[in-house]
Amino acid sequence: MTKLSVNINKIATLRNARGGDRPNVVQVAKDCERFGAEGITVHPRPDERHIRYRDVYDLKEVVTTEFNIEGNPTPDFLKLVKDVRPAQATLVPDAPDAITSNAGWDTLTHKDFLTDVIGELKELGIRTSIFVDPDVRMIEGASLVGTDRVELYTEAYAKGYPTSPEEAIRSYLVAARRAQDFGIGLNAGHDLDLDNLKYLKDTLPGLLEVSIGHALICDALYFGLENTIQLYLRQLK
Ligand SMILES: CC(=O)[C@@H](O)[C@H](O)COP(=O)(O)O
Ligand SMILES: NCC(=O)COP(=O)(O)O
Repeated sequence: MTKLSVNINKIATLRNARGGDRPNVVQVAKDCERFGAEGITVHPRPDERHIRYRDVYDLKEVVTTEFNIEGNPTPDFLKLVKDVRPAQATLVPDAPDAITSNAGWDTLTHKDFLTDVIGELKELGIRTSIFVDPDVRMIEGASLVGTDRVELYTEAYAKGYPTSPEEAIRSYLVAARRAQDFGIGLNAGHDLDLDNLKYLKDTLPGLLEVSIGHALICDALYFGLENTIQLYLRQLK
């Protein structure tokens, strides 16, 4: 079964556009869960331009499904994660000025750093995942740092899917099989949507979880949040 974790960053972006507290991020997280989401994902960035650190503490009090915190493991981020102790921390090597995440880890170059951070988080009972491109060398590197899971960065898949799904998924399939060889759990995310999700889910072996934000929140403008979550869940059946 592939779990749907809803990324609510864009809800915070909308709130922050006006100041104030509309929409209320905590209420939206609770509603996502009520509507069927199997996890809530947030990706706080150092400038707090969408999810703020305060939100993460508040969310911890209400999230009853799997809470997944993504981000670059800076000292501030690590303090937050260690305080909140989510079910899962997804480490992403995003630059502070990046509009959104735009690359996976070089797990070979950053082997020692990742090993240390992952060890610290796992000691606290936090499951770890690291964001990687669909590159077998990076999966092999991931097997050396002790991570529980990898999250395959699916932007390239999403871009290539409309032209040739088979071509677009090729490297992901190889990476997924390699992760399975090592016993590393498989997550995926970035630019997944109602068109490209089912093929990914049906093709990748052992896909445990997808985290989806941007497209899902955009779809919710047309279909409503409850219907939209149901539509995404249907793609994962
Ligand atoms: C890690 C990742 O794939 C990102 O997609 C991210 O979590 C989305 O964040 P934004 O909503 O800030 O673009
Ligand atoms: N980890 C990916 C994520 O949380 C959401 O990415 P996107 O759907 O906003 O591109």
